Amino acid sequence: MSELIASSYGKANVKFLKVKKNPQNPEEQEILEANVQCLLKGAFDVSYTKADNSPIVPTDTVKNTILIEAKNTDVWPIERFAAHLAKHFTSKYSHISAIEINIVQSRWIKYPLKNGKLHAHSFRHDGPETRRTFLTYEKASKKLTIKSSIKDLTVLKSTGSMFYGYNVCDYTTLQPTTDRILSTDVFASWTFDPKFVPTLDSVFTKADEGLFDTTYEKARATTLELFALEQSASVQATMYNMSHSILEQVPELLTVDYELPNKHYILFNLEWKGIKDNKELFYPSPDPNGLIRSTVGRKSGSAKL
Ligand SMILES: O=c1[nH]c(=O)c2[nH]c(=O)[nH]c2[nH]1
Repeated sequence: MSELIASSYGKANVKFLKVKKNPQNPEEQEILEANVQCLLKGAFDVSYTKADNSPIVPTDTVKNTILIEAKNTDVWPIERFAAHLAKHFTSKYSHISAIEINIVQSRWIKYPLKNGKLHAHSFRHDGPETRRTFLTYEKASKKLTIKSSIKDLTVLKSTGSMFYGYNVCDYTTLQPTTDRILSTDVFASWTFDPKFVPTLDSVFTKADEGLFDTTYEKARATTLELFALEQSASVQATMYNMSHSILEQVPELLTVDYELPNKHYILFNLEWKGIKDNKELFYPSPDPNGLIRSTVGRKSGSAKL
């Protein structure tokens, strides 16, 4: 005998672009391009174990719902839209007990023309960087988690990074350095403290107050600022300092996560040409890469507010 241990289902890669016109000046517009994934949990076991489709809300209906709700409601910021979808699915269908929503927002930014002003409705795709949110909600316990992120913000500094003093053993070939290239594709995430965002309705209030947008802006700005300004001792030390600074600036956060590949740039050996002092021509090494992760939270008793 077998038993179903866990299941979830829904639609992935539901994509839309929504246009928002300024009612006072319809030429002035904003856009939001999103890729939504919405997975349902609940009393669906018989559809797996008894081939009984009766409880299944078809994934096609899930897709239609995402699109119609995107048309009819405010999708800015993505955390608001995720909470709206969670509320919709868990209240409309009594047998849906929990939901997981992932939204990936493309980075379209307005750009300045020769006159120095941003054009009202022309955008530049600043990819592959994306803004993301991952929301989970359980109807019975009302447990809500919101983790938002920046992914694939690629940065490089050509100096101002060191790596020395590490463990040395008979397998060590790496040479210590006080001047190296540091490059990574930033994947930074921040989890909101349920104390500050306890319910789906509180997500709407916090969205109106700007919490999700300002947190995103602070996380992004802090990442870029510290990456540039810090004399980096290691990827580990730099990501910890970034996390600490974001937690200090945003009391509503429980934890900050970073996942950073260390994208190695290696000096070419040009000795075959008699060049012994090459310090400027590097080989962008595609693999392997370092991969460094951390989760930073507050020491118990140190939460602000
Ligand atoms: O910042 C770094 N952290 C490491 O753990 C590591 N390991 C390595 O080979 N180079 C680096 N750089």
